[in-house]
Amino acid sequence: MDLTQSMSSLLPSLSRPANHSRIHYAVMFDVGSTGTRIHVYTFIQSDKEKLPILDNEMFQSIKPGLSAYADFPEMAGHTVRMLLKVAKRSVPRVEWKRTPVVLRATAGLRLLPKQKAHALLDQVQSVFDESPFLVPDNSVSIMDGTNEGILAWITVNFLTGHLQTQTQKTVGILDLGGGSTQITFLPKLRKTFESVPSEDYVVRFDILNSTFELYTFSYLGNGLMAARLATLGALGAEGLDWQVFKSSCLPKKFKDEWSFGGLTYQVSGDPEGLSGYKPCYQEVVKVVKGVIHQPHELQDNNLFYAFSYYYDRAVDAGLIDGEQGGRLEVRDFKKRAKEICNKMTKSPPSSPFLCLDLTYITCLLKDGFGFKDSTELQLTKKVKNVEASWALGATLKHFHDLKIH
Ligand SMILES: Nc1ccn([C@@H]2O[C@H](COP(=O)(O)OP(=O)(O)O)[C@@H](O)[C@H]2O)c(=O)n1
Repeated sequence: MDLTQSMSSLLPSLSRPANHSRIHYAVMFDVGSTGTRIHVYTFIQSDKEKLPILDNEMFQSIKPGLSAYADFPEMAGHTVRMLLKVAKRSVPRVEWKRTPVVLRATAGLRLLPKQKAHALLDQVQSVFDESPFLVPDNSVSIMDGTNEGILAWITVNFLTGHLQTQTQKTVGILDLGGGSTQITFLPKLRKTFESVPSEDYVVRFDILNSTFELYTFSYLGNGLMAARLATLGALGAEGLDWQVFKSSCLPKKFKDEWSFGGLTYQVSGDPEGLSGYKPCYQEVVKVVKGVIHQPHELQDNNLFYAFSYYYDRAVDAGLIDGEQGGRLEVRDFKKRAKEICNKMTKSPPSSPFLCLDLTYITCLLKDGFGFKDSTELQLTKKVKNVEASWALGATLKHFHDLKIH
């Protein structure tokens, strides 16, 4: 198992907050397709009518995700028990019994057969029930994709300060997970709502005294790892023992095993066939075309914060700094994808999948969502030292019962 940890403080830690304000803690687990993460938040609430101030986030993650243990559910309990130690270290003992622990699973568990997913969640529930923390009703569940997009939007707009003003000026979010991908933004034009394929793309929610009507969608199967599988033609395939899945997006001489969601696949380049950006694009476009809806308005109206694998791959490709993040144009992904794919036989990239991943990201942004080459994206891992993820939004929702409808 891989383990990473970080501690961040937004404000100098307040051991004695100002009069009438109260410190409270919350623990949120993110069970993703590629890893399990714990976020321990410290909030200061001075005014019930306002959103709390986030004082601090403690974050730790473990790989692989719980879906890798689909046939060994007790490992799910073990993973969560290990991560709960972080909560015990971060929350003062006297606060344990009023500190809620909540776990939400995303695409990894959505993609598993129901029975296997529930066996994993049952194990987690037992670990929670034995823990000294407050276990609210519905503390362990699979979150639906719509909430995933909305809650990440809440996180980023809370951290950038947009939710605390009443201006309705906000930023959009693009989240590329392993199993699913989300887009969420606040449209300015009615036409954007009128031209959605179904009601599922429009969500209204109330927060304090504001109501937001958002365009949002989560595409299950269009996360980066699921897209690799689909490109290789390995999605739902039988005969994994003997089949080798080939792609022109992989270096010609490359051959290896690759695991995702508890299954292992043999994958390789195509030694006799083509390789490079163009044939690769033709393969990945099939994963996107006719699947992703293009919102009526995207162009230049909204600044989008892009995170998760958008960020990780931009770092791997040398497009942004691993600590700072930065602004990129959509065309920067395309340019780098071409460079890496077209020379991968002579100079293999750091990861054999880098050509496929960058080509998919380019294709998703352009042919999928319909962004222009010149659209700028804010590549972000953390905002003010806090993870850009749906987890903070989900925690705020827990305390404030934000109405999402
Ligand atoms: N707090 C987090 C959560 C996920 N991630 C990144 O998100 C990507 C995968 O997300 P995931 O495993 O949750 O995927 P889904 O199950 O949501 O599709 C990886 O690049 C993770 O490193 C992150 O950077 N920070």
